[in-house]
Amino acid sequence: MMEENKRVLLGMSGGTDSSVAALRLLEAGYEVTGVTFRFYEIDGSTASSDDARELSEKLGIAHITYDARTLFREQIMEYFVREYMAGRTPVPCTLCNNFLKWPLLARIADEMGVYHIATGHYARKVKMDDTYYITYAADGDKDQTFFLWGLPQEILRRMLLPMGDITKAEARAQAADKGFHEVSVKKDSLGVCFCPMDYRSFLKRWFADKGQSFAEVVGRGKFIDENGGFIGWHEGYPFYTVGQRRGLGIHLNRAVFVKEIDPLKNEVTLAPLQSLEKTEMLLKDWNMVCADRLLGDDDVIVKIRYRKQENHCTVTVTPDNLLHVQLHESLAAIAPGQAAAFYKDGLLLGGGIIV
Ligand SMILES: Nc1ncnc2c1ncn2[C@@H]1O[C@H](COP(=O)(O)OP(=O)(O)OP(=O)(O)O)[C@@H](O)[C@H]1O
Repeated sequence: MMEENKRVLLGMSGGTDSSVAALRLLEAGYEVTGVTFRFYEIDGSTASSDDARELSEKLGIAHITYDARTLFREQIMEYFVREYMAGRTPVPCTLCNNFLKWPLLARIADEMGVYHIATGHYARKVKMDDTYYITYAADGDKDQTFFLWGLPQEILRRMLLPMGDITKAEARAQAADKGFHEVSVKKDSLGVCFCPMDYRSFLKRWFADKGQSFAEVVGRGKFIDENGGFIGWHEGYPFYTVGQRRGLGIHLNRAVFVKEIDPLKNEVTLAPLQSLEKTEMLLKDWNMVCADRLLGDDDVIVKIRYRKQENHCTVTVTPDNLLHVQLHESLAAIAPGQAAAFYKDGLLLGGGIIV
């Protein structure tokens, strides 16, 4: 294992957060190298790596560009399409952060003899009883801990999170203060980086690029009620997600939500919200940061949405090695494919993918 040193490899997207992160790491006395991953470039635009390189020059830090387009396409974009085609709701940012971005930072840092790895994520970390944990960011509105439940100790140990202690407003002020006006006024990135449009248009284009029309891949199918009764026609099951209410294209005199998706029959079950409530769920591909804390506590917080939702639960491991989450209150719209993250006393204890 590498000895700790004062060098850090920082993921630089060209945005405000990772740019301010570079400033803060320099201020803290680190020797910073910036790396910009070429994940996906909308219409071939290299604006983000150009911005990151320019900023690095101004700061006098080294900057490299790393071509991760094939990895990103195979690991994230193909998974994204595959999940919708299987009737599930994917979590590309979670997968990218936990299983692509941070591991890639660690691998490149290893090759460079750099001990620390950093990003502009709004999250903090603490060490307790020889275990490292991610904890909530100071800026509750920007907190990104929800996307980081899958990281192993080898990564947590080396992580630096220079944005964890400040708010977004303070980040903008710090950039302006240091004379980086453009950095201070950059817009926040929204949603999935490779799919800024509605994911349905993305799916159509994905298949069109392969010379297939979506209507040929998945034709129209049936909306049914909970008893299997026909309600109306839909455009193809991948266009709907569990919990969806708007944009169903049918008008009934009652509020209905997507309860289930059957890809084999191309059927989408609609039901009132109460029917979507559940008191348990199973997780696959899970990670536990500390099994004793997670499994030994009968009142853990579970989040399945980035914002505005927290439920209490008890977590156990099933004989077939899934995590069983017993919710203390019912929760509606638990979509297969989405992620669940566990917290206790502000510590991120792990998470997994909803089966
Ligand atoms: N293409 C990339 N290359 C290297 N690092 C990246 C890249 N994209 C994102 N990151 C890193 O991951 C962090 C989180 O990315 P994300 O896109 O979720 O956040 P963000 O809030 O938009 O950050 P930023 O303001 O820095 O763009 C960034 O702060 C950056 O450190």
